[in-house]
Amino acid sequence: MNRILIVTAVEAEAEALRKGLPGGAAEPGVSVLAGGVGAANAAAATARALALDGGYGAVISAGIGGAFRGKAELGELLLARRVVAADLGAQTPPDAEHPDGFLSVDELGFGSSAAEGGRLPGVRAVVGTILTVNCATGTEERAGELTRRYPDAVGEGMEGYGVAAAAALFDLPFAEIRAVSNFVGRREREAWRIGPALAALTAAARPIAEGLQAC
Ligand SMILES: O=C(O)c1cccc(C(=O)CC[C@H]2O[C@@H](n3cnc4c(=O)[nH]cnc43)[C@H](O)[C@@H]2O)c1
Repeated sequence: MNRILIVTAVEAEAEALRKGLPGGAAEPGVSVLAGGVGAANAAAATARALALDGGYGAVISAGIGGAFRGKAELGELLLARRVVAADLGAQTPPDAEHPDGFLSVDELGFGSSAAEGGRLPGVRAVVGTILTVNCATGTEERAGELTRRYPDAVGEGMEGYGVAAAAALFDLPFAEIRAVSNFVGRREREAWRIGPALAALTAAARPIAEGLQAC
C-alpha cells in the first residue's frame, strides 16, 4: 500500500490532522509533516521527505487558508482543482493586453505557474483554483486584482504551489486542501477563525486517508 505524505506549514495544522487520523499520529498509511510557511519552505521540506522515503504514493498540501468572499464560508474546506502561483512573474506597465500590469512566468516563457490538483474522495469541499501567494492579501484592492485575474479562484494560501512542484519532481499525484480561517481582503486579524478551521482539518483527516488509501 502506498503511503500519503501530508505537508502543512505549521505544527498546529499538522497536529490537527494527526488527531483526526484513525490511528492518530501512529497511522501507518499517512505521514504529516510541518514544512514551514511559504512555497519555498514547503517545496524544500516536501522534496527532502520524498527523497528520504520512496514509499509515498501521493502528496497533499493542507492547512488553513483564506477564501474569496462569496466562494466559501469560514470553517469550510477548499479543494484545489488547480493551484496557481499568483505572484510568480513580472510587473509591467499596464497596457491593453495586460491591464493589471502583471506577466506570469508562463507569459514570460519561464515554465508554468500552475499545477493540477487531484480529487480527495469522500471529502466535502468547495472546488476551484487555490492561489499560492508569497504575501498574504491584506487589502480589498489586491483581492479584487486577484479575482479579476483568476475568476475561478476560491481561496489563497502560501504553500500549495511549492508542494506541487516537489510532488511533480517525484512524479507523484498532488492535492491541496485548505480549511477557511479568514476571508481574502482587508487585513482584519481579529476576524480570523483559526480554531474552527483547525477543527475542519481534524474532521477531514480520516476521509482524506481512507479515500486515498482506497484508490
Ligand atoms: O496578518 C497577520 O498578522 C498574520 C499573523 C499570523 C499569520 C498570518 C498569516 O498570514 C499566516 C499564513 C499561513 O496561514 C495560511 N493562510 C491562512 N490564511 C491565509 C490567507 O488569507 N492568505 C494567505 N495565506 C493564508 C498560509 O498558507 C500560511 O501558512 C498573518
